[in-house]
Order: sequence, then structure tokens, then C-alpha cells
Amino acid sequence: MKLLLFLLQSSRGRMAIAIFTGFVSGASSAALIALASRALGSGGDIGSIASIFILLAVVSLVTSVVSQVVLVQLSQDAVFNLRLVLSRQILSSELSHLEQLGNARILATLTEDVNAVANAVALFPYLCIDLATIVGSFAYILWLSWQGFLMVMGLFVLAMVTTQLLLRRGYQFLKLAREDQDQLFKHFRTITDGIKELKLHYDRRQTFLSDDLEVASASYRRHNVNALILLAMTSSLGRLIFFFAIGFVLFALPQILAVPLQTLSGYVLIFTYTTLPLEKLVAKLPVLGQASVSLQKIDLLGLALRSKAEVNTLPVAVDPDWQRLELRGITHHYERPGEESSFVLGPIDLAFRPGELVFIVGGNGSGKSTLSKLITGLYVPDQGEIWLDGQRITSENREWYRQHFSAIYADFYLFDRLLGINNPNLDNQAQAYLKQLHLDHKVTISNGRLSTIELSQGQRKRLSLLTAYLEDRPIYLFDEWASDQDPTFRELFYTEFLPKLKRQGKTIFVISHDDHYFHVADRMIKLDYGTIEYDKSVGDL
Ligand SMILES: Nc1ncnc2c1ncn2[C@@H]1O[C@H](COP(=O)(O)OP(=O)(O)OP(=O)(O)O)[C@@H](O)[C@H]1O
Repeated sequence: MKLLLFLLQSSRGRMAIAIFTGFVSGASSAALIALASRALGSGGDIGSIASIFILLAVVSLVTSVVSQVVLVQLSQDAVFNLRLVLSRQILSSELSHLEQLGNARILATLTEDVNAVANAVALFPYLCIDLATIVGSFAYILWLSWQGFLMVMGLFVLAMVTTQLLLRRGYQFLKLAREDQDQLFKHFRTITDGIKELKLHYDRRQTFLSDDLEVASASYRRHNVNALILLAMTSSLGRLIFFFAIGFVLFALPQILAVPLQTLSGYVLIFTYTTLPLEKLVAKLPVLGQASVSLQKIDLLGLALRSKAEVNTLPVAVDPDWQRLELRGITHHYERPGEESSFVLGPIDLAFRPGELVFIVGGNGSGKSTLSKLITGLYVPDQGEIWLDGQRITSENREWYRQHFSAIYADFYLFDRLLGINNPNLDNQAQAYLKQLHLDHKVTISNGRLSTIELSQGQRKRLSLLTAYLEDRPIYLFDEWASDQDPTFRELFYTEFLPKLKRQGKTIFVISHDDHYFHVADRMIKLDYGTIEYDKSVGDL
């Protein structure tokens, strides 16, 4: 049902065409059987029966093709849209919320859930034809005798009710298996991200395999096996009831009602004909079940994301001549389930003016990176306000506010091409910067694409500066940028690169533990356990 709603949301018009043609096709197939049964029974005018037979066969074939073509396009469009919508929702969700959800959960939904839906949706065209054939057959049974139809429907309802119990239990196991998948994804990330640590330590690797990966995999297997057995039992029970229906019509119905032999043979023929689509329909139950669980999971994630969605507005041009940036009583706390004392930053009151070179210092865990994410607008303050030139930053203008910043965080991501930078002379300019960064012998640029990003960690960090240069934003933020640079380049960064940016009128925030270079700053803000220990100009220190 969820799957149907999902497809309906995609395009009601096309869905209506597909369902209509699908049912015409199914009904004509059933009518073909009815006709065959009549021809066998009456032996009437074979010529006219044969022409109707050919006509029905053509109608059935054409409508089946139309229905399938429309459904194939519709279902693939729906999956295409689902992928894009989910990705957009993730990108427009608050960062702190995404951090709470966790990468494993987001990745599992983007890959496993979307694939499960795609698999089921690919079956949908065939499912519709099968369903239509079954409905058409029921219509023929009704036409043969309404009493017979009522009895068959009674059996059908009985089959639905009894199988429903098994089905529901099966779906519960599928849901549990899907929860295990989130856990498995977490462990898969451990394998890829922690490969070095796992390879270097035999006992750690064995313990990880036996205590984490095997436990989650075994739980996934157990829940899946239970679900699939229950679904298989549902299918067998359904078939049993179906055979019971044939037996009932053949042996019991003639005892209750006076059924002509032709009607009886019509029943048997139509039942036999319906067996195949019914079996196919039942065989698809696990795939449909998995898709339904996945759609629920996507909905849950979608809701979770939407609840923290930011307003998506096209940002107007930034103001390079801003005058005052103010943080008024801002706070941020990390929610950690099950932990009583979570970290709280603030309340923080700070004001900045253009052209300042500000060092943010403090011990590990004092809140420097948290503060920097609040300054750049990546985190939304729990309390307090941020003001830029008399404009309070709200969800309406946060996107615009963020465009003032170019930041390189400690866990930066390097793109292999210069995305979103519109500059007709981009390649030449980038090549000149590569020279300044001493990377021109390693990396070249063509059409905005870097020849390689497979470099040492220090070189990759330097390459990240290239983007910062080219972005040319009014405010820069470097989170422990120099920590993995060699002494020569570290010196270059603090004594040449930063002063040069400052001369260009840029405001620069530098998170640093390099006390050797603190003297280059205009101002030092020291944090201690989430509060400001001091905020002084370097001359006053
Ligand atoms: N995503 C997160 N979820 C929960 N707690 C977090 C998260 N990120 C940071 N914290 C907690 O917030 C506190 C401040 O972290 P933050 O990264 O701001 O410190 P920092 O001063 O930048 O430290 P470092 O010098 O080690 O980089 C720490 O106690 C940390 O445990």
C-alpha cells in the first residue's frame, strides 16, 4: 500500500493510465479463458469465437505493453526523485542534527532503503498485470454464478485473514532486520575507515570480527530467516486455501447448488489459470515487505530531517564591506543520549570587525571547533543571537550569512574539481596559486579539474587552501590548519600567507595550538571548558 502511495505521489495521471490499461489487459486475459471455456463447452460458432479470441488477445497484449511501459517509466522516475529528494533533504538539514543521526544511518537509507524500494518498484508493472488477471478471473467467476462467487470470496477473505497474522509477524522480523542493517553499516565503516588500526593489531581485529561484525550479521541473518520463513509459510497457506477452493467448487458446490457441467469446467479452468499470477504475487511478498519497511525508514529519516530542515533560499550577494559581526549570548550543547553531563558552550558574547586576525586558543575539548561552527553558521545557536551589520541571522538568511565564510576544518573534504567557482580565468589563476603552495610539480588543473588529490596529508591540506584562495570570501577560518605542515610551510603560513590575506582586508579566525606564532595575531580569544577565559589584543598579553 505504501508502495502504491509512493508511486501515486510521483504522478497520479500516469498511474491512472497504467492501472487502467493493466486492468483492461488482465480482464481481457481472463476473458480469453472464459471464451476458451465456452468454446470447449458449447462448441458453437467457432469462426466468431475465434475472431473475438484474436481481438481479445490483441487488446490484452497492447494494453499490457502500454501499462508496463508507463509503469517502468513511472517507477524509475519515482526512484530517481526519491534519491534526489533525500539527498537534498540531507544537504539542507542542520549539521548538528545530521551529526546526531550518524553517518551509518544516513548511508544505510541512501543505499539499502532506496535499493529495496527500487527493487520492489521494478516489480510493480508485473504485479499490476497479475493482480488485474486475478480480478478479471473473479469477475468471470461472478458472471458464471453469483453464489459461487460469494463462496469463493468467502474463502478468499478467510485466506486474507489467516495469512495476515503470519504476514504481520513476518514484517516485524523484516523491521528488526532493517535495524540490524544500520548497525552493520556502522561496522562496515569501521572496516573502511579503521583498516590500518585493524590490520596492525591481530587481537583487535579478531575481537571486532567476533564481537561486533559477527554479532550484528548473525542478528540480521536470524531476523531475515524468521521473516522469510513466515512469508514462505504465508505463501504455502495461501496455496492450500486456493486448492481447497478448487476442491470445494469441484466436490462440495455441486452438492449445495445445481451447477451445470459447463460452469463447473469454467471454474476449474479459471482457477488453474489464476494459479500462476497468484503464485507470482505471493512470491513477491518478501521484496514488497522489504520495500515497505524501507519506505517507513525513509519516511522516518525524512521526517527527522524535515523537522530540522533549513529554509532553502537562493542567497543574495554577500557584502564584502561588512562592518560588525556580533555574537550575543550564544550557547550550544551536544545531546548525548544516556549521558548526564554533556558539553555546553557559552553563553558567548563577542564582536568582530573587518580585517582582524583572531586566534582562538585553548585546551583540547575547550570548545574551539564548536565556537567556530557557530561563527560560520554551521551550527544554529541554542540560545542567543548572531548579528551581521544590524541584521539578525535567522533561518531565513543563514544561507546568505554562510556565504561570507571560507573555512578549512580539521576534518576537511577535498573535492577533485573546483566546484561552483565562476571565473573565466580559473585554470590559470589556480595554476599560479598551486605554484605559491609549492604544489605545481604535483598537481595540474584542466577545466577546473585537479589532476590528482592522492597526496600526502600535508599536501592535501595545502591543496585545500587553493579553494579558499579562489573563493575569495570576506572572512576566513582555519581550524588547526598548520598542524600537519612541515616547519618551512608552517612558517610560511603564519608569517606570509595570513598577513597577506589580512592586507587584502580579510578577517581571519585561526584555531591554533602553535604558541610559537601567537604573536602574529591581532587578538587572542582563549576558551576554557566552553567559556571565554580571556579575549585580549596580543599587545596586552
Ligand atoms: N559531534 C559531537 N557530539 C557530541 N559531543 C561533541 C561533538 N563534537 C564535540 N563534542 C564535545 O564538545 C566538546 C568541545 O569539542 P570541540 O571540538 O569544540 O573542542 P576543541 O576545543 O576544538 O578541541 P580540540 O583542540 O581537541 O580540537 C568536547 O568535550 C567534545 O567531546
